[in-house]
Amino acid sequence: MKGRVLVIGLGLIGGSLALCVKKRHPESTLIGFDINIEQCRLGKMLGVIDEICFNLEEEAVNADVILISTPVIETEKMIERLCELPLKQDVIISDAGSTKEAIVLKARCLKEKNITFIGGHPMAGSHKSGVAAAKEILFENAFYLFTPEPHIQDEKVDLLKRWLEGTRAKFITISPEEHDYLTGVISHFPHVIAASLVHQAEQTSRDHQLITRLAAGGFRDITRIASSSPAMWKDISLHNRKVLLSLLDRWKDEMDKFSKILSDNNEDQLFDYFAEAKNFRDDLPSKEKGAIPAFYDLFVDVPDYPGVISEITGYLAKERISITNIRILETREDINGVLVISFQTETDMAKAEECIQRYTNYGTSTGL
Ligand SMILES: NC(=O)c1ccc[n+]([C@@H]2O[C@H](COP(=O)([O-])OP(=O)(O)OC[C@H]3O[C@@H](n4cnc5c(N)ncnc54)[C@H](O)[C@@H]3O)[C@@H](O)[C@H]2O)c1
Ligand SMILES: O=C(O)C(=O)C[C@]1(C(=O)O)C=C[C@@H](O)C=C1
Repeated sequence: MKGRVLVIGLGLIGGSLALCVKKRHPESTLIGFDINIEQCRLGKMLGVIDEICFNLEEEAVNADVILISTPVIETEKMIERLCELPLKQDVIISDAGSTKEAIVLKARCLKEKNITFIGGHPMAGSHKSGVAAAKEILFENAFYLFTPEPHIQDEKVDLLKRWLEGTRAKFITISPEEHDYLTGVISHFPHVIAASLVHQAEQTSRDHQLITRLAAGGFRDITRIASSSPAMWKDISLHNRKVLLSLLDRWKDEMDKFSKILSDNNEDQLFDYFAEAKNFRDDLPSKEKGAIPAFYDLFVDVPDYPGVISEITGYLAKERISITNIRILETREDINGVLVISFQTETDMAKAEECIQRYTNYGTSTGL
């Protein structure tokens, strides 16, 4: 399809959506707008967008599709700004925000002007931010939730889906209220818990420095998402405040229940507690059926000495294994650091782990 597609907020999600639209509709023109112009410059350099938008007001009125992928409170402000503009009558506006009720409510100003707004939420992502992390396969097999208001014609929703076909996501329509409740349970609340576990570990680390070295395996798995963008999660928490507060109450009850079983030394109930959770968790749709992880991270425990990164990358280069990113999680004198190496595919990550184990005695673990 031809048309001018304006992406507002050119970060991980906006950039990934731009890549998906361009792949499926090469004749379209992708234009990026971001308050951080560096994101647009980077996006242009990486081929994520065709053009940089320097003046939102001028560009928006020429757009055929507008995809807003800023943090959700910024999205509300953006909708207000768009409401003031003489937009094309047939423009389709959507967003990618993790919450829907407040955004859909805000977009009523567009309804009054007969402009189509369809709330959207691609249910896949990562703890990484920024356009440099954008990937065309990010949403493949993931659910993409739409929350059109009743007055929106089916043809408009179908048209938006055609624009977004390149995501290869599974499209589902749901009400904004149900959206916020369900994502509260399976996405927003787990992020609060992950952050709280990290806080607990950080507090303990003040008196027990060993803790950062011991925080491996399970702790890493359950707290990966605590590395996500604070700006994004601040906004999500405020938008889904009511749901989060009620989930916090339920969580406290759940912890009280566990506390009682434990203080009673009730072996059977302790076993059942973990067994029931395991059964439900094991029955969740497998990774193959759900979203493909966008990044494959290998964690390598390395001693903190100069040259250790080039040593490791040297081994990988020797075996022709390509990496997409590398960073050190924490280093302190005399304490191991953790090197995080990202790969495009699971196969590359497995090869790299095998390679590092062969050449070194450094501990490794994967983010899967
Ligand atoms: N990260 C995820 O896993 C994920 C998944 C699905 C949906 N989302 C939602 O997608 C949206 C974007 O998240 P992200 O992960 O891409 O974040 P990101 O930090 O990678 O990108 C957000 C971008 O928006 C820009 N921005 C902020 N305020 C702006 C404004 N007023 N005008 C223009 N640009 C502005 C920032 O500079 C940044 O480049 C959020 O609403 C988030 O809730 C995130
Ligand atoms: O994989 C991650 O890092 C994510 O947190 C992605 C995740 C999620 O909670 O599943 C985060 C927020 C989005 O709204 C959708 C997806």
